[in-house]
Amino acid sequence: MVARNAGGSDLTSAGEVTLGTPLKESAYKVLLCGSGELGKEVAIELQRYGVEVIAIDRYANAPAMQVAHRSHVIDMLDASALRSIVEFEKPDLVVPEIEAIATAELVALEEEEGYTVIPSARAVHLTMNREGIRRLAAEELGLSTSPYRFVDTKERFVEAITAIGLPVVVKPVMSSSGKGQSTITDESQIEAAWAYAQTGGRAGEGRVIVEGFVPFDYEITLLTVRHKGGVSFCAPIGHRQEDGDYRESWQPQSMGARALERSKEVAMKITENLGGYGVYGVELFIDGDNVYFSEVSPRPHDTGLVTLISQDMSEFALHARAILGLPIPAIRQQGPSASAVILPEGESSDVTFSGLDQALALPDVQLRLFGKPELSGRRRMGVALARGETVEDAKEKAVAAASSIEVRLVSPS
Ligand SMILES: Nc1ncnc2c1ncn2[C@@H]1O[C@H](COP(=O)(O)OP(=O)(O)OP(=O)(O)O)[C@@H](O)[C@H]1O
Ligand SMILES: NCC(=O)N[C@@H]1O[C@H](COP(=O)([O-])[O-])[C@@H](O)[C@H]1O
Ligand SMILES: [Mg+2]
Repeated sequence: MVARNAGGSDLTSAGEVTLGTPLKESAYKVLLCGSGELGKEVAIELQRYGVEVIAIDRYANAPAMQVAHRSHVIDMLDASALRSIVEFEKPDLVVPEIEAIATAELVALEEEEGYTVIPSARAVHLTMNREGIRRLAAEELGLSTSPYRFVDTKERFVEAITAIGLPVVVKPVMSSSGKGQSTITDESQIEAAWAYAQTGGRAGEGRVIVEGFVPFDYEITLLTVRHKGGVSFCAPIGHRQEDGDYRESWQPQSMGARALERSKEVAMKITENLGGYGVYGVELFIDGDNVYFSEVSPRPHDTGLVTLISQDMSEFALHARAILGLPIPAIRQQGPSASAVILPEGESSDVTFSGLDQALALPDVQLRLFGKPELSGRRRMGVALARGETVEDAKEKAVAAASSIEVRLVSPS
């Protein structure tokens, strides 16, 4: 019998790690719940340690499935389907990579059956729903946030907007990458914002958060790694969002000493409460020296794709090390770097990418094409990465590389 070294929530445990051989009796198995571009990089990093990776998602041939040992297509919001897969695969670790999962079932699997969910079932359950994490951060931990209200009906929605005052940001409680999100600056937009929040989320109609608009100077993601040896922070990542979805990110974001110190305090407070091992992406709005908590991902963050070029260990490599219980003695930032998304729009079940020669002609530029099998509407299909003399220079290179990629729709879906 092989000694297991599941991530667990005890940051001080000092057990030796033993890993097995994939597809053998000794295999150390990870079940990845969600198989997008972030999961693909996590899967690759786990494979480097000979971990057996099983990927699941709502559709076939998702990016991480293409590099996993095997995969299953299931509705991850269906509790019994999720339980069946976990019980069938019996993974050492269950690693969620998207919000839209039956997380209450993960809590039951962890509490009753002893499975280890990364970073912890409670963290995943609280963060999959904006209400859980917002109430914890603002009402229990006393962190500064935007003013907010949760509503279920159109009537309460209008009341909330009146109470908070325009402008407001509206989001379904379960959504990500800006899906179902809009900003209302004028009363005439109320109707459309409600309709979009009801149809645009990742889990259908339902509850909505109305947030007061925070007029921040800039926003950051503070990647916070909880691992066997303690807590490590990556250099702050700045980013630009459009329609609630990130377009460019860069590292390091220059910050005043006080704002950075406060950001670390906020990140420490929230991640300490959520516990477990792994990378957290703490999203913060910075206004002078004031730091507002926005939300936190209990997993690598999309804006952290920049770390594929900016650090010796990317956020995905750090996640793999942390969840396997391996040491992270130092994280080396390698200089001004940026990422820019490749975000085409259209309807097709087969797309091609050209312009790669031009994109990669400059030194210190890299590309990732995710291999998503379908384009429907606007979808992130790849990312350009660059290092430069300055952050501005890196950003320009990344944006230029991303815009030289031409996406052609081979066949309509
Ligand atoms: N209250 C707010 N005030 C000002 N800007 C906001 C507010 N809420 C959201 N935003 C803007 O919208 C962006 C996306 O919001 P948020 O992170 O909540 O959405 P999301 O769907 O969870 O996105 P992701 O999954 O990419 O993190 C923020 O990064 C910020 O730029
Ligand atoms: N902001 C969260 C985020 O970036 N999540 C990433 O996007 C994928 C879904 O993409 P899709 O909507 O194109 O299927 C998720 O699986 C995850 O990798
Ligand atoms: Mg966000």
